[in-house]
Amino acid sequence: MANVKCNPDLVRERAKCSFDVNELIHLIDGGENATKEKRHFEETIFSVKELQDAVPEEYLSHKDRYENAVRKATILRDVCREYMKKYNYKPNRFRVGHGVFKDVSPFLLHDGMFVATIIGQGTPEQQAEWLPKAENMQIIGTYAQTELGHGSFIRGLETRATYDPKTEEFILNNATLSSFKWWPGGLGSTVNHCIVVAQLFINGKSYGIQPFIVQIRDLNTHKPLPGVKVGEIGPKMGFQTANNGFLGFENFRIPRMNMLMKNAQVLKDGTFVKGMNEKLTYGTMVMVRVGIVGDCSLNTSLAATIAVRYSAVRHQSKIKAKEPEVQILDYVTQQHKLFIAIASSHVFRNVYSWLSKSYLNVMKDLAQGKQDHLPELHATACCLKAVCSRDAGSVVEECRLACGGHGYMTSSNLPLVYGFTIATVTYEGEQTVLLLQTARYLVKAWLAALQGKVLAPSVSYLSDWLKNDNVRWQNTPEGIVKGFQHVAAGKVKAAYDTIQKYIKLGKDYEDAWNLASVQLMKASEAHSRSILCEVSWGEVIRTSASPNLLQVLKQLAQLYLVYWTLETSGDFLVYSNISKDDIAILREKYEELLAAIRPNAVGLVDAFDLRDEILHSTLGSYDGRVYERLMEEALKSPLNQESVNASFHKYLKPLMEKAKL
Ligand SMILES: CCCCCCCCCCCCCCCCCCCCCCCC(=O)SCCNC(=O)CCNC(=O)[C@H](O)C(C)(C)COP(=O)(O)OP(=O)(O)OC[C@H]1O[C@@H](n2cnc3c(N)ncnc32)[C@H](O)[C@@H]1OP(=O)(O)O
Ligand SMILES: Cc1cc2nc3c(=O)[nH]c(=O)nc-3n(C[C@H](O)[C@H](O)[C@H](O)COP(=O)(O)OP(=O)(O)OC[C@H]3O[C@@H](n4cnc5c(N)ncnc54)[C@H](O)[C@@H]3O)c2cc1C
Repeated sequence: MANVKCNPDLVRERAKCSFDVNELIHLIDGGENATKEKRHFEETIFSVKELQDAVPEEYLSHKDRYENAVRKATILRDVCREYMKKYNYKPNRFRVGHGVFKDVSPFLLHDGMFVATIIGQGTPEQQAEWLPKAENMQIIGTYAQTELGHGSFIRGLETRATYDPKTEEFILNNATLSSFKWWPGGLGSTVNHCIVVAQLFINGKSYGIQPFIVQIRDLNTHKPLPGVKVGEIGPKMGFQTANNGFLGFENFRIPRMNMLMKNAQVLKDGTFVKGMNEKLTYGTMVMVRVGIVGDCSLNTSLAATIAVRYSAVRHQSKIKAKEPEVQILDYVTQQHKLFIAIASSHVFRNVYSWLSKSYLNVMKDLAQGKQDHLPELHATACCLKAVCSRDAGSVVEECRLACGGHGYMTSSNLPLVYGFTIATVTYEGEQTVLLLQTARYLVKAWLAALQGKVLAPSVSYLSDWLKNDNVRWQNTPEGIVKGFQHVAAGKVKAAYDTIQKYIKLGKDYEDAWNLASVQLMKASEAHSRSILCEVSWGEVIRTSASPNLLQVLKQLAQLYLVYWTLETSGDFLVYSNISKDDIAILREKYEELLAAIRPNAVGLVDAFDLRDEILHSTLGSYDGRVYERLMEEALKSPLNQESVNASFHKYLKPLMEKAKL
């Protein structure tokens, strides 16, 4: 990229960067070699001509866009397969996926959840049967859980799998409209298999929801099998190429061994054997929630790169009347909008790496029959997924707004990035629902703290707070992290006390919970924020980097801490010993941090190392040729391929002529 002829503003910005951009790229990638491998892989993918679109996708019809996405998905699969064989390299498909599809791949659910569920929920025999076929794409699948009537409350799913011991089969049925599967990616027209999550019935008795692997289309003709009703759900706010679909069964039989039986089992005679913990059936969701925190980092870095580069190139208005128009990046309000995006991407990445390690440790424990840490992992993954996805959505939208009118152009790519980022707030567990899951855990932890029990590490601050809730406020990063824990502990206590108050007033526990649920949700959010602050600050101070880079990383981490303290200063005033003077000091600190980060802003987004092909943006390309690209892209509009459009003769001219009469 270094040899590209760049906009002079960007050249100047890059020259004043105080740290080595390559050092940060290597740090993000996990080493110099990892960067080399990543770049070689991306170079290979983006030099494949067939993966490049001649006409921008937005001009294609819904159907053509889907077919184009499938075409590219198959080419990408072949290229990746060859590449992996040749170089023994496991690529990050999500990064290049944004480049190839702009949006998401119709195989997203095959890779993200179908294969993962076979691994996570299948016995070794079942894995041997289906995994090689799924990994080779001999079969293509999705994860079909959500129904028209139920998504969040999965115990309420209506799809039935009734065991027939005579034939040793399950009979799948969707007797009601609300029981139809609705949403699964790839289901519309792409997949031939799915994991169907259904209510198991044996001899008229319900045994809860279980996962089944089901072939729904003929492998040769792709026709739905008899007893299967399947289709696509139509256009959405984003995820246009994900091919989300619907599905229903009528007396559709599958062999007994198609129930994934790593946890619970159904024996030939219909005996149900319970698993170690019925919640392990929800395992794929926990894994994907962890992954979504990483995805939030990537999505935020896409938007930040586009908006920061654009803001360095764009000049508008003046700070001083007699001086030239300034780069909009020099407005401190613009820095306020954008630098939190850069900082958030780093925070999400660090927290993702921490959460992934916890996830892998719990999986190791489970393999040995130990499940003590599962509730903590579930609670942590739920609240972090909820808060990171919501933050990422807000930050991406703020970046889009920070690009003014041009941020509204599809060619900026910001509307699309917003479309797939905001979906993460809902899928894989709607935000409020997940926050309330964490709140259940927090209330239990609070009770345990009151009883003097030892708490799990992520909530041990509740016991500390009980011992001393009067800690003196300190305007240091460590002091702020403590402050976030105080806010979280104060909110958990307040929510708990509110439940108790309603119970004393004669409400039963469930009603008291519902009445207190706004507070519970906020307590859960505060808990999540305290984890984000503690973990990200901890990761940064442990980072080994050159002094220049370390200084910048600390500035970003501090910016995140101070930004959120100021954003939630009301909570700090209520639940900590912060004073108005401390808040004034933090405001000053915030302005200092914005000024310190300003010269490095372009270097920082360059260090996300997102190629132009991945950014897909007229505003965010490395060379900063913003206006040229906006015009070049506009000229691709089909309306610009003719000097006079047929509608003139058909409608406009008659209208004008009628007006003359
Ligand atoms: C700069 C660049 C940086 C780069 C960084 C790196 C980038 C890396 C990128 C990585 C990207 C990876 C991305 C991966 C994305 C993959 C793509 C996938 C695309 C996905 C598309 C969407 C798919 C879907 O949406 S599938 C459907 C998902 N559906 C849901 O999530 C439903 C939500 N509902 C539920 O989960 C449940 O119903 C729930 C939990 C709300 C309630 O369940 P239930 O009613 O049964 O339980 P409760 O009665 O409330 O609780 C009982 C008890 O059980 C506990 N519990 C519940 N769930 C679990 C669980 N999963 N595990 C453990 N325990 C659980 C609960 O806490 C209760 O415990 P108590 O002790 O009784 O309190
Ligand atoms: C882009 C996209 C892709 C998807 N892909 C898939 C897929 O591949 N496979 C699949 O199975 N599903 C998929 N889904 C479905 C997704 O998982 C669900 O939409 C999601 O879990 C939310 O459930 P819901 O739609 O039932 O929302 P609802 O639960 O109906 O939410 C509506 C409102 O009710 C509130 N609410 C619900 N329950 C409670 C409660 N207990 N307490 C308080 N408030 C509550 C929520 O907070 C929300 O405000 C996808 C969804 C989207 C948007």
